[in-house]
Amino acid sequence: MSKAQVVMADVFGKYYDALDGAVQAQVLQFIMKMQRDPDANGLNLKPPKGGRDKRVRTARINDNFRAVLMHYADRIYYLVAVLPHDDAYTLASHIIFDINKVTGGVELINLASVEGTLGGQPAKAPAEQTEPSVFAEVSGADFDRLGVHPSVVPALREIRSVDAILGFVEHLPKLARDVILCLADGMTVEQVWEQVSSVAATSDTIDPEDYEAANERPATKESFVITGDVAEFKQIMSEPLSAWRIFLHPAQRALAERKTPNKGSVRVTGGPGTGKTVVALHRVKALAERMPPGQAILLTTYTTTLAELLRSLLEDLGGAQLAAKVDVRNIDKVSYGIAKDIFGTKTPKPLGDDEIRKRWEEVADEQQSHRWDARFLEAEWKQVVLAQDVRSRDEYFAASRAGRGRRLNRPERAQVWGLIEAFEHRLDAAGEVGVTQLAAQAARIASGWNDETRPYRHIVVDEAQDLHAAHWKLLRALVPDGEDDLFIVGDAHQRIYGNQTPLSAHGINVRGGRSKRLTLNYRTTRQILATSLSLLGDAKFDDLDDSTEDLAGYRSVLGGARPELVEHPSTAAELAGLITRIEGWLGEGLKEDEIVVTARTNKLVKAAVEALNGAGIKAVQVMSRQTPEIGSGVHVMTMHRIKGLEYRAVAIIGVGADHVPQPGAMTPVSEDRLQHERDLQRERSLLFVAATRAREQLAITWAGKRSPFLEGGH
Ligand SMILES: Nc1ncnc2c1ncn2[C@@H]1O[C@H](COP(=O)(O)OP(=O)(O)OP(=O)(O)O)[C@@H](O)[C@H]1O
Repeated sequence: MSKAQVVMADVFGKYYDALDGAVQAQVLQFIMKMQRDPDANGLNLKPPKGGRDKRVRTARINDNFRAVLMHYADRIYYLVAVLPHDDAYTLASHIIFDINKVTGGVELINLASVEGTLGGQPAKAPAEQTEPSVFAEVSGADFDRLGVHPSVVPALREIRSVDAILGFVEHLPKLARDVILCLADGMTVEQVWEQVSSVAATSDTIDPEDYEAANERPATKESFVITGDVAEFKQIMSEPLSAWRIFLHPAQRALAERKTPNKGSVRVTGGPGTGKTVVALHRVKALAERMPPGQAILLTTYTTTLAELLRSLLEDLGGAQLAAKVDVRNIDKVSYGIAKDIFGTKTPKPLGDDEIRKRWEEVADEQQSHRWDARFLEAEWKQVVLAQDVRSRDEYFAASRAGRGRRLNRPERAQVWGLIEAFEHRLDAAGEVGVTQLAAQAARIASGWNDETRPYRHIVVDEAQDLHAAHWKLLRALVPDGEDDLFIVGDAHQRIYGNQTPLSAHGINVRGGRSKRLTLNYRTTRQILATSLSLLGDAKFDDLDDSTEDLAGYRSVLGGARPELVEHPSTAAELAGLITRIEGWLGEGLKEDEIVVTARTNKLVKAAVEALNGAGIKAVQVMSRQTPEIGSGVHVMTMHRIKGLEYRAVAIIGVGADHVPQPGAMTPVSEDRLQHERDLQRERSLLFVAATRAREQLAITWAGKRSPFLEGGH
C-alpha cells in the first residue's frame, strides 16, 4: 500500500457544489481512501474505454456516481469532476491534459464542450456558410506560438461569426481564451504575442512530460487548487473574488500594472462586470508597492458599504501589509476627516440624504404663500448652490443654473435663496450639516493648501459616476496635480444618486490617451446582458466627462439560461411566485446565500422576507453596511444596497408601473422638466444595476401593469 496525492482542479468546485450533501460526504471519504491507497479494492480506478487521453481515470463513488481524474505522475491524481455515471464517462472520454507550451502550466481541455458548442448551434443560414472563417489569416503555427492547444484549432477554423466566438471561448483554458478574444478584436498575431502570450510566458525551459514542475508554475495555480484537503479547497473557492487567482485580461493588466507613470489622471469606464473594481484594486496595489515611504494613497468610493467591501477585497489581494499602506474610506468620511481636523469637537453632525430630504420637506411645508416643492429646493441647493459653492445672495444671483429645467425670474430667485438661507441656518443652529454641504466646506478648506500639505500622492476612485461636484473639487485638492494623481473608474449607466458633473470642470483632464473603456463582461451571461441592456431603452449616457458614451462592443463570454420575466395579477400572487422560484433555484443546487431578492422599496423587501420565512425558506434582510452571516439564508435587499455586489441568482420583484420608477422619487414635470428626466434616468439605472448583479439566473416579476422600463423588447 502506498499513499497518493489528490489535487483538485478548480472546475471540480462546480461539480462538487451541484452534489447533494450525502454524495459530497462520500466524495470526501473517496478522497481520503485515494490518499491512503489508490489501488484499494472498491475504488475501481481505471482508464475509460475510448478515452482521448491515456492518463484519464474513472473511479467509483457509489452505485450512481463516478469520479473523473487524471493520473499524471507516479502517485498523483487531479480530481476533475464527480458526475452521474453516464455523464462521467462522456466527460472522461473527451478531456485531455497538457502542459501549455507558453505558460508551462497544466491545462485541461474539454473537447466535448469545444466541439459541442459549435455542433449545438442553430443551423447556419446559407449566407453564413459561405462566410470565411474569422481566423482564416491565422496559421496553425501562429496558434501554437501564441499558446492555443492544437486540439481546438479545427473547431476554431469553423467559426464564422463573433457570436460563435463568445460561446466558444467560454470552454477554453484562460490563455487561449484571451488570445482568441484579442485576435477577434482585430489585433495582429504579433500584437497578441506582445500583449498577451509573452506576458503569460514562463522563463523556464518546459519539459512537456514534467507535470511536477508544471504544477509549481503560476499558470497551473490559477486553474488548480493544489490541496488534498476538501475543507481547505472549499474555503479557498468560497473566498470573495477568488478572482485574485485570475489572469487579468491584457486590457485590464495594461491599466492596472502599467510601470511607466501616467502623465496625469486616468479614467476607466465600462459596463457592469467588466472588472473595473478588480482593475482599481490591482492599480492600488501597483501604486502602493512603488510608493516611497512617508507617502499616502487614498482608495475611495461613494457609500460606506462599498468602501468596506473594497477594504476587505484589498486585504484579500495584498494582505494586511497592503491594506495598512492604503487609506480606504468613502467620500463622506474623507470630508468629515478634514472638517474634524479643523473644527475638532465643534464639527457639526453630518446628515445623510434621507435626513436632508426630511428637513427640506419641513421647510417646504412651512411656506405660507408660494409653495416650492421640497424636491425642487433640494435639487437647487445641491446642483447650483453646493456645486458652485455659492455663499451669498449676490453669488446666487450670479450663479449658472445650467442643467436646471425651470427658469426663475428675479423675485423667484430671491424667494428661493431666502428658503435656502433659512434651511442652512436651521441646520447650523442644530449643529448639523448635510454630507454634500460638508464636502463643499472640506473642498474650500483643502483648496487653500499647497502641494506640500496635500495629504495624498495617489487617489483611486471606484463608482465615480455617483460623486458630486463638491467631491471632485475636494479630491482634486487632496492630491498634487501630476503623475498618476487620480485613477478614476466608473460607469454612467449605473449612476443612482443623481449627481452628474464633467471631470474637466474640476481641473481633471482625462481626454485622449488618458481614458480607457473595458468591454468584456466576466460576470453575467449573454442572455442576462441582453435583457439588462434592453432596460436602458434609448437613454443617452455621459462618459463622466462632457461627451456621451454607449456600451458598444460590450459583451460576455458566458452563456446560460434566458431570464424569466413574469407578470402576476397581485402582489400576493407575485410573492407566492417568488417562493416557487426560490425553491426551484434551491432545488437546482444553489445555496441560499448565492441567491438574492431585490426590490425598489424597503416595504417590499420586508414583505419578501416575511413571505419566504413563512414558506420555511431562510431569508434575511441585508441593511446598509451590514454583512450577513454565512448560513443566514437568502439575502433580501433594496436595489440601492445591491450596488457593487454579485450573486449566482437574482430575483427582482415589484417591477410594476406603480413601483418602478418609484413615484416618490420623481420630481413632477411641472416643477422641473430636466430634473424629471434625470430622475427617470436614475430610476432606470437602478433597475439596470439590479439586473446586472446576476451571474447565472435572473427573474424579474411584477404585479399588474409592468414598468415602462420593461417595454424595451421583452
Ligand atoms: N480577467 C478576468 N478574468 C476572470 N474574471 C474576472 C476578470 N476580471 C473581472 N472578473 C470577475 O468579474 C466580476 C466583475 O468584476 P468587477 O466587480 O471588478 O466588475 P465591475 O466592472 O466593477 O462591475 P460593476 O460596475 O457592475 O460593479 C468579478 O466576479 C470579477 O472577479
